[in-house]
Amino acid sequence: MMAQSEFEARSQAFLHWFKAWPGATFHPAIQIQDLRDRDAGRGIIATSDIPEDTVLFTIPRDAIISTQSSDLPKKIPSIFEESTTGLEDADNEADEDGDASGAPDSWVSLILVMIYEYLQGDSSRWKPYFDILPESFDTLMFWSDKELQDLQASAITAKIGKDEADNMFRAKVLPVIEQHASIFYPPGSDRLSEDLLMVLAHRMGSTIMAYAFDMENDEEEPDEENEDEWMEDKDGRLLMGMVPMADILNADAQFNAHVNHEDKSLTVTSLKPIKTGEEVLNYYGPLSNGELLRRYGYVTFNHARYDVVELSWASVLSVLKEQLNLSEAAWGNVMNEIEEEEIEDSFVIDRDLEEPDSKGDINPEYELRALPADLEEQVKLFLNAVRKVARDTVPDKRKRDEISQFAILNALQARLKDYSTSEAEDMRLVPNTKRQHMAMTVRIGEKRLLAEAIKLVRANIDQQGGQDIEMSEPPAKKQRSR
Ligand SMILES: C[S@@+](CC[C@H](N)C(=O)[O-])C[C@H]1O[C@@H](n2cnc3c(N)ncnc32)[C@H](O)[C@@H]1O
Repeated sequence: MMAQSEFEARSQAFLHWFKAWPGATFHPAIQIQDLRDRDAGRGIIATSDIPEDTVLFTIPRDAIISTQSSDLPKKIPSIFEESTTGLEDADNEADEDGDASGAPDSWVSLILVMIYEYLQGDSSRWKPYFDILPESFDTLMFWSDKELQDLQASAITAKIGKDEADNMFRAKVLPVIEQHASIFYPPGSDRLSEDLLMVLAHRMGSTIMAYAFDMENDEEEPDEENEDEWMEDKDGRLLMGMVPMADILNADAQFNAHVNHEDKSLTVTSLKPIKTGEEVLNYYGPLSNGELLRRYGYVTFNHARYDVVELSWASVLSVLKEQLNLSEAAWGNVMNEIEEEEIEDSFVIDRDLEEPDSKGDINPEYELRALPADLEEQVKLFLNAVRKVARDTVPDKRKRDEISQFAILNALQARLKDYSTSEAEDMRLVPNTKRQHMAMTVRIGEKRLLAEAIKLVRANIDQQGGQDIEMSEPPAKKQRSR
């Protein structure tokens, strides 16, 4: 870990550099602080009470690193222009998931720009900013297989995309650097080996994932519908930018500050009074702890409310098969009744909570209130098909709903068993490392959500008991029409 004196010196040099940008402001009641004792890197703390709606700092747009501000696109315009680049992707959209596998060009462009500016060293306009950007990450991309095992059955492990990122860097980043080496490397500097370039591409990719902002378009009068419209370059690529100072703010699901995109600058304002000693916090969105860990490398207590669990249709089918106990032939006939395009492969269970209010506050109460409607629909659709093949198995609506709820219950219980420890066992374990602790937070949150789902289905089953509603004629025609 960097010595505190060096860490502080870099923060001060950065602050000094930041304030020197024409148009930059920095409120005297805030300070950049070393929060490494609570594993939060740098952050911004109030040094005296701040009222609501105070502009905490202003970032002139010129200070933002993007394809618009960096010299790289001016030096090799062909790479950044449509049709000659080979960089553009069929799916020319900013990748909200930050999933490098889709490799949209706004990502590749910003990675190239970041690598270029980084390699310029002292002659980059952003050198003091690079000096405070991270060199290592706790995002899942950098976890060993053994560390990932602590996430147990979390679906987040399937979303890391390391191989896709490697392939994307090899296909779209390294060749550009190689072909334009005299531009990327300042005179007299050493060329990096392929391995080191890959490390650098990962570092910049991960920095962008955890730090960059999607730039909003406020240059023209926003009409009502497109108030939050993203900014695009002349070729229609969405613009992402590295926004110094705005990205020193840490974030949580309960927050107190907001970044506003204005014409010539971005401002950060307080959403409510902030007391002396409190941290100024931004908001990254309603992300589960698994997703927070994947993109940003941390978890928080407040984000557990947004946890998600995926339930596969295959698992529901497998419990249905056992429950219904049809002959193989009948089962085959049922499967033939189902049109594959109508089938969802997996269902996302989440609490579907309201967004935080305009002051960044969240309702402390949260509990799963409903199962995914599409899951219940699909089980019903399936059971209607069963009724066609084996009417006795699903004689009426009451029975159909009962089978449906038991199938969902069994599938949820099986899903819980995919995790190698129970929540109670987890609670007795003492993590040895920060990563173990974060992995435990993710898997415990998911197990709690599954437990809530199970409780909900049990309540449904209890409620159904005693109902006796005749099932209407098989709505197969209606269901299958498109
Ligand atoms: C935009 S940066 C914020 C500044 C960062 N702390 C730094 O020192 O550069 C995002 C990163 O900050 C950290 N971070 C943000 N919010 C956090 C929080 N509530 N607790 C711990 N770490 C946090 C994570 O490492 C995340 O990837």
